[in-house]
Amino acid sequence: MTAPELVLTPSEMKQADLEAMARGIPGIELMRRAGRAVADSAEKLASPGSRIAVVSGPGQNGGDGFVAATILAGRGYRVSLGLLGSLDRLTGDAAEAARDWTGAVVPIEELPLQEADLIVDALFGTGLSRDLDGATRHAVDRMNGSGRPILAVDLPSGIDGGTGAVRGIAVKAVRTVTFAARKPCHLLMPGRAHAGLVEVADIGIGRDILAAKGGSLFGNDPALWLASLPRPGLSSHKYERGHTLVASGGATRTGAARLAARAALRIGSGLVTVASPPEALGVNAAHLTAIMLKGCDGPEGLHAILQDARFNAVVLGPALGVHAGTRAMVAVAVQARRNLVLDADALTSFEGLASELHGAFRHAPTVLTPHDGEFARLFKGHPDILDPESKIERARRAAAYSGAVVLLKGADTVIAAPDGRAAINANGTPYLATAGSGDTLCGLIAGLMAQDVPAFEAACAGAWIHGEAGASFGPGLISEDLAELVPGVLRGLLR
Ligand SMILES: NC(=O)C1=CN([C@@H]2O[C@H](COP(=O)(O)OP(=O)(O)OC[C@H]3O[C@@H](n4cnc5c(N)ncnc54)[C@H](OP(=O)(O)O)[C@@H]3O)[C@@H](O)[C@H]2O)[C@@H](O)CC1
Ligand SMILES: Nc1ncnc2c1ncn2[C@@H]1O[C@H](COP(=O)(O)OP(=O)(O)O)[C@@H](O)[C@H]1O
Ligand SMILES: [K+]
Repeated sequence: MTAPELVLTPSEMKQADLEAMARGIPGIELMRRAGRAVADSAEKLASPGSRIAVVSGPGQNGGDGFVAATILAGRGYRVSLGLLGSLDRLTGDAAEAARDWTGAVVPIEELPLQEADLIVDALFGTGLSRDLDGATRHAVDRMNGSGRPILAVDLPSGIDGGTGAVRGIAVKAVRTVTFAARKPCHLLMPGRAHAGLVEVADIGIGRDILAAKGGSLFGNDPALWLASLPRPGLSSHKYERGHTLVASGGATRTGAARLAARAALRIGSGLVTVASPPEALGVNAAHLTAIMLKGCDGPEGLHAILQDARFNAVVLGPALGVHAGTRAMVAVAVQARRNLVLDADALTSFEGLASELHGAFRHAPTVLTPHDGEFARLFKGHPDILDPESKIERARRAAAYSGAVVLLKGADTVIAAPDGRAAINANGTPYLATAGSGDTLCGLIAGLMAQDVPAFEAACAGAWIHGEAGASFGPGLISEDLAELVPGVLRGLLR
């Protein structure tokens, strides 16, 4: 079985580089391997003998550019090289790499970018320390404005390696070659959109080193949770596959709960029940078949239902209403110590009241699934949670604060556990941005938790399966389609 993908922050990657050097691979050798990988990738984008312009910066990323330029010139490409700053200011391995380059070095503003068939962007990598302005801004503006394809070295210059943010301006690449492991910026937006196709080149830094220096951040893929996915045994009966309870909103707000319920059923929860306010029982009954229905009048009703221990996973939030009654239902579910997924109105009902949730979810597996707006409302008044530039850090802090797994939605969904583990999900599709898509996601997660999948793995698997289902459908997707696409995704996973 393949191991989960390790994603390293720029500072962790630096530690890994240093460790590899300490274990005997000279820095210049790492740089030569990196530069060779860039040259190999450039060959896929530029036909033999064509013109390649390499834009090198003042640090070690620029050094990779010099290595690639030297190799590509040796392979018969017509390579021109522009440098930001002067040759005599280069240090370390970059200075050594520059010595191997026998061609001309021109100031970057003199590089004939328009005439290039390919531009190699080796301006800045993981060492970017401030916003681009003046000459650096101008250089990126010219690269992007050239209309020529750009191959980024390590990451598109101007993108913050740790957060994926654009620092003033950033290169828009068609392809990026990074080294040893992806960095957060390759998965987080907008960095992911700037990077194009990302290729990870092995430069000889072993997984043991990457795991020792990183190890808590992952790309969300099946390797992270496939072993936890439930597979019913020959003699399984439905009660062994869990019973998910989804609370419905009032008579005109019932669809969201049914979407979540359907998703829970499709992902394998043995039974699923919609807990409906009395006035909405008729509407819900008219729409449900395999899913069961129970009257549930507010928090007292929920309390009564949860006396039956077989209801082992609860979804609260979709269209439930923003009010004290919803908060009281959350309190009932927390007290009952069930697997719990809180979304939408269950989060917004705590607007500005996050302190009521401090440590609240430590005692039972809980997943919170806010989008950015819900997250901002929930943690209003908590700058320590809201202010970090990194989405990973925001999710981690919210998880540590609440004791729940926090799944912070978006095109770059981040899932963080209270113990510090985090994963970035990047397999979705913009077609998932459709009403009710989030309701389906929380049903998937709850349905997995009902089958005893631990909260972090359930959230990661739910997000990935949701993304995969959406991507498999594409244009025209509506949220009713999503649950029906789940079996196809599961077949691929469980084969
Ligand atoms: N052996 C190794 O370690 C390996 C490293 N590898 C490669 O090294 C890269 C990391 O190298 P790095 O740490 O030198 O950082 P890098 O991205 O080149 O930039 C730093 C330079 O930019 C400058 N600078 C920063 N921001 C700026 C701004 N806004 N505007 C203007 N200047 C700015 C900054 O100046 P300073 O902040 O010091 O004033 C400094 O001079 C990594 O991405 C990978 O490609 C691979 O070869 C594998 C082996
Ligand atoms: N551009 C996008 N790319 C990938 N996934 C997306 C994108 N936009 C939204 N999504 C996903 O779609 C879902 C939308 O959820 P949410 O905002 O709660 O919608 P709703 O409230 O209508 O159910 C989330 O899982 C989110 O990650
Ligand atoms: K770069």
